[in-house]
Amino acid sequence: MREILQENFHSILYYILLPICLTLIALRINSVLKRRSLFNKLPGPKLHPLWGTMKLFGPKEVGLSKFENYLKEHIDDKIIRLRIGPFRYLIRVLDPELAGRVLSMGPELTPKSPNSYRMLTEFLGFGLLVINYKKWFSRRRLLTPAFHLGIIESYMSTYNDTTDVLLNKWRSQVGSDTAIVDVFQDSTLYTLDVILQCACSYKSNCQLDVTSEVNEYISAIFDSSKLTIERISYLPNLLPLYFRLSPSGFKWRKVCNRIKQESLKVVQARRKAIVSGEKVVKIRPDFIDILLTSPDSSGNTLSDSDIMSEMSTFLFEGHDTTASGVAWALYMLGKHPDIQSQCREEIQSVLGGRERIEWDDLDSLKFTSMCIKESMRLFPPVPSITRVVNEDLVVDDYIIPKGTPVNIPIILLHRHPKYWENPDKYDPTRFYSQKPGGSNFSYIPFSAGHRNCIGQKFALTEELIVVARIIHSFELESVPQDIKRLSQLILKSENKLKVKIRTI
Ligand code: HEM
Repeated sequence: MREILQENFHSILYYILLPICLTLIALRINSVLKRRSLFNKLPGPKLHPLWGTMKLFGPKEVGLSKFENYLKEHIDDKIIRLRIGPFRYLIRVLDPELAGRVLSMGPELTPKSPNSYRMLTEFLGFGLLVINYKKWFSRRRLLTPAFHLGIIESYMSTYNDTTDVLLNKWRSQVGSDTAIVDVFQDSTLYTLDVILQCACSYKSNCQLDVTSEVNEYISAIFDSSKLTIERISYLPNLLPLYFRLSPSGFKWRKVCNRIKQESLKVVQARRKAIVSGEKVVKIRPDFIDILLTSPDSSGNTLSDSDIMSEMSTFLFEGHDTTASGVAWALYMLGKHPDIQSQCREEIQSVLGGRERIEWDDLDSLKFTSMCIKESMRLFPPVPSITRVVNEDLVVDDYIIPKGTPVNIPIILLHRHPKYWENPDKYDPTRFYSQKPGGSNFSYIPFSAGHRNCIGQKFALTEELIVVARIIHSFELESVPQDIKRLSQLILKSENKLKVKIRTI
């Protein structure tokens, strides 16, 4: 039998395996063509055979404005079909209710899109932001207590002390006259200072010492955001080997290592302190305590690499996003002196003669909160998010096939002319409404559904304190310029956001 098999090996291969292989290839081609024809039925612009729609709507102001004009012309469309390069289709949701539907589907039905989030894993590791399914469930449960209101309340003195550092820095720059500050840079230093203290009780002095190591970390975060966009918006960079060997790939690895090093340093220092019994000066249990000591649902504590990933996620998500929120809020208030004065009146009446903001003051700073919300509408710190639908999604007459990445462009939904009157106008009074933008999902700076932002309350409190105290101490006047948004991982400005400050 063995001999017969050996003798006829080539014939067996030819008559049995070859047809099987050809059938499999034909089935694959058929499924690709079927998917293609489904995608081609969806509304969307004409596709370039090679680039798809890559060159149509870029991340800079020109591309964003083009998309906003597209929205005006296709005001009733709920989706748009895009294609990145020759094969990768992407659906962008243009309707808030549909965005809500996608975000409210079970997290197992809408995991994070691997293509969009893979790059994040290279510098953040597998933390809460990127993990999926069961791992996400148990991790979210484990980390939620770190964001309870009682814990946020215990950070009030840190928010206030760190704001004092910023205010004193600006006071010394102003002297008896005025000074011009780049609010993006100073907000970033402030939020990093806060998160390092709250996450690991680490006093970095980064606001004052611009040569500190922490500032290298900030530039690494800045570069990572820039390189991520470079990597997804230039076709050859989509080929992993090409990117690896390119100068940008080299820089990318350097930046990823720098970011990981920062969290490793922090975790190792705390482990060392625990082992040696050294007393760490802490105001409260910080995030790292919770990570080191809390068991997951199976009773195990997190491994070092999991802890590092969570630390990287907290440090990254916890400072760059909030910095963007603070910077745009200050810039918009500096552009609208009448609204700024109204805020100041509110703050003065709440604080009386006091400087520091207490927990019980927060609810009374209603108008100031509305100003912050409105600037996050126009300039959402996280401009877009992406999920993959794990089951066919029927939208009116269309089918979005299972496995398709679905992008939710928060930045476009926040200015959708069908839902927002005068969408480009800065008008905080919109937030008197219970449902601004007419839908529960027209305004989603912190996303919505199961995987919404865990740090929302932390961020809003931190933003409110620093913005209110700045307005209380300084008069702001934004240096006029054409605002050029830059939609990277975080929404930035292509040019510096300069504001003239004068002590009150
Ligand atoms: C103004 C500030 C902030 C904004 C606008 C913001 C926005 C968001 C958004 C839109 C998401 C969803 C991301 C996605 O689906 O891919 C998210 C998730 C997340 N955010 Fe924030 N964030 C802010 C501040 C913070 C802070 C201060 C922290 C932590 C200290 C934080 C930690 C996280 C984490 C861990 C996730 C993942 C949650 C999960 O998947 O369960 N964020 N954030």
